[in-house]
Amino acid sequence: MTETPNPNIVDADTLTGEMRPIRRVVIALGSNLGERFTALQGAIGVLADTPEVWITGVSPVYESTPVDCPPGAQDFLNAVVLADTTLSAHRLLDRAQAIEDAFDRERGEVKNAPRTLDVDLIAVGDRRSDSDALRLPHPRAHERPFVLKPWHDLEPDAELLDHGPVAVLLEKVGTEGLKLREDLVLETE
Ligand SMILES: Nc1nc2c(c(=O)[nH]1)N=C(CO)CN2
Repeated sequence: MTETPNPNIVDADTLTGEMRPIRRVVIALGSNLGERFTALQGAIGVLADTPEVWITGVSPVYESTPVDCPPGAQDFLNAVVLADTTLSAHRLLDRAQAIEDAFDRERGEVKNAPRTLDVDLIAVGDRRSDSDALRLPHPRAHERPFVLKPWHDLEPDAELLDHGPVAVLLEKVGTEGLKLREDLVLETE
């Protein structure tokens, strides 16, 4: 028997025999156009059906005032999903974008234009990335109450790579503009 050199490597690809780490991933969902809740629920359904992605937690839903959006933008619904995955960060990004496209997400020139669905990778294990296509951890997550609050609800002792405890970040930014929507509950099944 050969010893596994890295204790984090726990999953073997059945076709290639390649060993890949299981990573914790934090995904933020948002929608401020169309059937907002249906889009969030649909994204969770597709994530749950994605091979090598295992959802471990889904946050409450918040209604939130648009941040850095063009005038007239409607309120968002936001939520956070925690999952374990053996997919690479780039494969996850491809999947996230495919889910957005499936919900008619349009990609125009206007920054933060209203969108049917945002599926943002906030953190993928301790992976750092600074390419144009993929920035990890998400460069604005540490200052966004609509990411920090639902994440903190799910995992009060969470830490955001390079930024520290989510509880401390949330304390700094506060929860103004966020309203808990107890009437909207996302299902994992
Ligand atoms: N409240 C809120 N504001 C936003 C959001 C969002 O999800 N919620 N997403 C944005 C683009 O990523 C820009 N602004």
